[in-house]
Amino acid sequence: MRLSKLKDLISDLPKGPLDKYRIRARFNWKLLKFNLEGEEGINYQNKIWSFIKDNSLFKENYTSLTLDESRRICTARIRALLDNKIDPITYRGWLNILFQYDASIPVKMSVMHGMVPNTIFTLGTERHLDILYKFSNQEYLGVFALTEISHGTNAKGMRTTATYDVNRKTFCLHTPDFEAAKCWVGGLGKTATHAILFAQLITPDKINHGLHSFIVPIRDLDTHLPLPGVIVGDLGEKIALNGVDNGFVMFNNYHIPRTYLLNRTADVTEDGQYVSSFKDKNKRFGASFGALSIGRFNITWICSSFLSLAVVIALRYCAVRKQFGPSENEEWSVIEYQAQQARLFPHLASAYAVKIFSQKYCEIISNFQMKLVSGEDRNKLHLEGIELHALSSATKPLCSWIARDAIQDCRESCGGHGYLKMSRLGDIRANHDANCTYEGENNVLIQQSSNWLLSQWSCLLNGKAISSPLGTIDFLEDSKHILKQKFNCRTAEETISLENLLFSFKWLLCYYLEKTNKHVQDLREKGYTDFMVRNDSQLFFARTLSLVYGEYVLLKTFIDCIKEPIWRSEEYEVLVKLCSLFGSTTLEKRLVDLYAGGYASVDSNIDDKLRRGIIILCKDLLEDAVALVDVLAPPDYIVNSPLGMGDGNVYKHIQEKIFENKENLERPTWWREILSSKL
Ligand SMILES: Cc1cc2nc3c(=O)[nH]c(=O)nc-3n(C[C@H](O)[C@H](O)[C@H](O)COP(=O)(O)OP(=O)(O)OC[C@H]3O[C@@H](n4cnc5c(N)ncnc54)[C@H](O)[C@@H]3O)c2cc1C
Repeated sequence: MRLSKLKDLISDLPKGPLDKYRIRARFNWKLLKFNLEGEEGINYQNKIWSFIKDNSLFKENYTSLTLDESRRICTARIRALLDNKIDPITYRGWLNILFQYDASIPVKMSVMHGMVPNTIFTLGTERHLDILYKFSNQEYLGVFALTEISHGTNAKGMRTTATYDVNRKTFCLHTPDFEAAKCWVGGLGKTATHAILFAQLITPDKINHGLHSFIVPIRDLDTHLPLPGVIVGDLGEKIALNGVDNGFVMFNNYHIPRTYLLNRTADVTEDGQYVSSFKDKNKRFGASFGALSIGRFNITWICSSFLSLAVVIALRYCAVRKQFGPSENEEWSVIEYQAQQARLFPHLASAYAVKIFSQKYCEIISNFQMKLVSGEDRNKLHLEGIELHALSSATKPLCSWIARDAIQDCRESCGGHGYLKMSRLGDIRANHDANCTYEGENNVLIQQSSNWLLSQWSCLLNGKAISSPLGTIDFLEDSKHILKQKFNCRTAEETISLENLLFSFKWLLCYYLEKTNKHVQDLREKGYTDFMVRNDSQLFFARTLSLVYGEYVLLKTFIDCIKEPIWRSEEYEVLVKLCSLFGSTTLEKRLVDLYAGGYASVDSNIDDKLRRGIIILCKDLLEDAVALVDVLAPPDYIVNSPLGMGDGNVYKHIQEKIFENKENLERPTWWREILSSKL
């Protein structure tokens, strides 16, 4: 890549107090950004950011608007983006950078204009092409309706029914009571014309075939009023994301055509026979699960967007903010302090780890979907789908918790000013919050991952091959050998080497599989039912197992990315340090297991070596930290936080913001009440 081309593609940063650190960086931040995001990715970002900058609809700050106005503006902004061909299908994961500007837009947009057409494309057939076209050109506005009032995570408990009526050749949708109302549906409250609805499919022989998805008209296309037999409404104000109208819907014996069933994997014939292209019901779920994992991998990218923005704001602020110093005349930037480095640099490393992971796996899942549609070997796809499901079930919770904790630390590391609304850290925290709950509640979702891992482990114990078409656990074939190994690094440097860190995570995963499996067997021998075995093996066993699996894959993906031959030595070296810091700080939280499981002997001093390694890495990364957040930072008009602007003129920007709002300088209209209360 020629440097002149880089200059055109990536704008220079404004000069200011942050230059003090920028000149100390030992790598070229533009080159790192280019290799990390690729030319296509950077072009996508430039297009989105310049569209927002130039479009008057995006100038208005609507934080103080009414609920109704927030929703209207969010909808208008989505339309403006779509009219300019900025859509989730073309931009794929890159659309998630919009979370850094206004999170409501991509939440609503990715459901209506990404997830819905995608689901029809993946789970529907040729018969749905006409309808798909209408969704694609926005004639129809679709939403995704799975959750019910009394059941969210437990999909099997859902009670909305779709009963086939042979005489009318229709499915009759019915909601038995309010507890079975579909709810939380993003975009349904005020906007949607149609829903992709999940309901229990019942054939005339009264057999319930489980949850299936249907395209369901909700509102009249001319009047926008609910269709007869449909009760639809809004859930009201939420903690955040209030541009999105989350709604509910109920059906009263409401009929839709038979062909509105999305029938790629199963269908009902005109005379009411249930037919499935999968003989084994579980395999039908395997393929569908894989397809639905796209949402969860996408969330890891959303986490990366929020996490990056929080780290940009906090690190730029802390590089400028000064307190105390070694002498009367010398004040230090707070980033110089060891404690502050240890709070922020591991989050910087995580921001890179999550970014690299989400970019890679969003591409893998897109390819998987293409294979599903092109009708590749179903059996192979079933296994790949299951692995994708297991991986996304571990990494969506892991990445959303990493981001949650990082955002909070970023907020605190900015002291009092971090608590100002204008810092944006509070909004980032509230907007990110929902990632821990939607697309599978973290604590429940994570169980899917351990179930799969344990099933693979039991294959191994029974002499059968494990199934890992994506290779995330193929090393388990070697588990006997791995479990016999002992920690034997002599120095801190050796301990934090990528090779040692990756091996430690392999060992931990084998250890947790062996330990959890043994616990499960013990419970079984005591006569526990499968349900109780699962329940009583979560804490300190299965849950940790899933997290360790996610941590291992994140680290492995980071290492694989660094190993690619695209890096110059300068960028390679700083990435190795970041990756090592991510691995070391993640492993440090698992020291107890390394000792308890016998990998590290009491006199191995692994704790001391690892912790000294972390301190070395943090001290070293001080030189590069500001340039490393420059790689992650969107333009200033998107960062939009006086604490995190590119020039680092923190106090000037805070002053501007305070004085910009005339109300801040006015006497309150209720000033007399102050005097009369004699405060
Ligand atoms: C902003 C937002 C947007 C959303 N958008 C949509 C949408 O567009 N379409 C849609 O269909 N849904 C949507 N949802 C709903 C969302 O998917 C569900 O809220 C989510 O799946 C969790 O389900 P629940 O609310 O029923 O939680 P519950 O399952 O009731 O969980 C409650 C608590 O119980 C715990 N728990 C439950 N089961 C177990 C168990 N077996 N073991 C241990 N703990 C357990 C959970 O961890 C959780 O802490 C949205 C939600 C939010 C917040």
